[in-house]
Amino acid sequence: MHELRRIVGFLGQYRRDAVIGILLVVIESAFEMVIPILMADIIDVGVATRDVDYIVRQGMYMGVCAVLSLVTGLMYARFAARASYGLGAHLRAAEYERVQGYSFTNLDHFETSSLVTRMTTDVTVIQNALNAGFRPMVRGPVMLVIGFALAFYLNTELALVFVAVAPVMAVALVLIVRHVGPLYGVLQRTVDRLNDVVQEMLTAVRAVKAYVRGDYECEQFRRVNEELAGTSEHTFRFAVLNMPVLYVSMYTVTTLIMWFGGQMILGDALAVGELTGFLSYVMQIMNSLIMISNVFLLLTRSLASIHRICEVLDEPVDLASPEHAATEVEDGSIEFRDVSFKYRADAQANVLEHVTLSIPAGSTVGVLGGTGSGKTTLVQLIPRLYDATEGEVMIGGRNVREYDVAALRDAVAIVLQKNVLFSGTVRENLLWGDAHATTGELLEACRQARVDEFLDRLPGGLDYDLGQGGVNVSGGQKQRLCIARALLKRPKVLIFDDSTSAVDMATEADIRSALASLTGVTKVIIAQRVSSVMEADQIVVLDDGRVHAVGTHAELLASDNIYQEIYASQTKQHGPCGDGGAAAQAGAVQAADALVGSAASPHEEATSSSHDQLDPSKGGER
Ligand SMILES: Nc1ncnc2c1ncn2[C@@H]1O[C@H](COP(=O)(O)OP(=O)(O)OP(=O)(O)O)[C@@H](O)[C@H]1O
Repeated sequence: MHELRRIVGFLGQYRRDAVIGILLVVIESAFEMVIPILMADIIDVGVATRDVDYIVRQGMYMGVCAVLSLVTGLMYARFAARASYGLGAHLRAAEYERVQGYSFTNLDHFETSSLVTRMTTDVTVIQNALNAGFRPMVRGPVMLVIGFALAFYLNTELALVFVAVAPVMAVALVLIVRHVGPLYGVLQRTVDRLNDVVQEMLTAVRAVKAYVRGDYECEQFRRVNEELAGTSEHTFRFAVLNMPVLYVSMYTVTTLIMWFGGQMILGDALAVGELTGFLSYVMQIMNSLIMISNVFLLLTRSLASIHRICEVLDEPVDLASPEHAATEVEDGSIEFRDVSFKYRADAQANVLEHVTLSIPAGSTVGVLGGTGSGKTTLVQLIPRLYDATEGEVMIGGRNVREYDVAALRDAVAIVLQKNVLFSGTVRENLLWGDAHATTGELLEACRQARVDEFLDRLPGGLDYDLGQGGVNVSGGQKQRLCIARALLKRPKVLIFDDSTSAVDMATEADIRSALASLTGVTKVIIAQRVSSVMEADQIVVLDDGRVHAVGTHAELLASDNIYQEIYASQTKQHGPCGDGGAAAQAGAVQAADALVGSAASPHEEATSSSHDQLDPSKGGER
């Protein structure tokens, strides 16, 4: 009930339409309910006394009531539509806005497809329930109350028949609603799963085709589609049971009233017109009960959807700007003070364990480590995509929690591992970095990110349409566009999460040298290739969520076994580089010297044939 009230609160300016709609239905029902009284009068007075004038006059009143009932009914439809579709629009907007404010942790709680269903199908269920159910929702109770009152007014004894049958109907209805209610929740969750399969197939349609997995995907879809059909059938099979129950009750009541009424007419205790009028009320009361039971079922389904929408709206956003937040990030210095992190409070182990790091403003830091060692997690704490579970992350000498979130993220540009471009032109995508950037500034960022290499070949250049999600450019080109977009933010901290993995080594070297010229910007570079970070001021080696070592390329090559292993594997210098592998270590140091020497000229380094074999698996633009 609390959730229902909450949703009604979203009517906003459409509350007026809803109130007018309710009033119109009340008026419509009242006019309609007067008709049987006039009819009884015509039979018992007009026909009995053969008073034609009386019959015509009462007939005209009946006509006026019917017309007024029709007009108010038509007017009602307009207001009800406005209120229900207005409510739908408000609910969708509220959910959308709420999701915009979600942190990454919040987003981890919901499947994307489930959020889509909650913003579309669930809202539509509520919207339709209001539009279709508005009239019976008001009309049902109004007609029931007026019908009962007038039936008692016409004949109290006959009206008692209702009192006897009503509890049977009420119990049957409650049983049906109680059984069907939870089934609607199951139904919506099955819709979630169907959307999930469809969404996954559509977003990964190229992979599906490449792996010839069409049949498998069809089978997946068939399974969930049949599940949805089965759940719907099961749910609605019970939902429609209310109709036979109500019709059986209705005919039982009618038969009983005809029986008792007939007896009363024979005993001169009731007039024929009274019985006719009474039977009209019986029909109206029964119709109103059918309406109410349908409303109950609609409401039961809506309650399941309302609950799902409230879950989205009530998801506590765990990451917000504090009061009196700092809006200026002093400089790009970064510090991790004994930081531990886990994605879920109930997770057993931390993903990051007691990380302590100090990164001076304007320096370049490389982050290396095996798959799943926590590299991405570490950098996501800097722009507060997640909050540290323990310890403090500092930027510009302040805890990141003290900043206004938008100001912090403006100062920290992150090029995520999964590069995302949006539908639109190259220019529109780049303007995400700086909405006011001039064409000159856009072209300069393109030059730094080496987008200029292929921009001229794109028809229309900056105005080339990238297609949905940037389908019209290659993986490496996409990465470069994302880098250009990040550079346009002119950030104090620039984070690359494996952002040049699909770029060829020569281009990557060009990008690195362009980045080197960005003075005052702290650069944090996660990379798979040692060559991507070997010129960094310091390199952090992560192992299983812990800082295993920190140092320059030469220092680590001389002293850190993991770094030596990574390095050796990428230069094909395999050997026992473990803890005491002195010979291998010496070999590695020799190789390091060669690399450090060539690192003075990154372009040369990257284009020389010896370095082309650094990482054969990742050397080409994909
Ligand atoms: N959103 C998430 N929810 C729960 N666990 C996660 C989430 N993201 C990552 N993890 C887990 O955290 C650990 C560290 O992941 P992370 O992505 O930081 O590693 P990584 O070093 O960047 O790996 P890679 O080099 O493969 O990108 C992994 O065990 C991963 O399964």
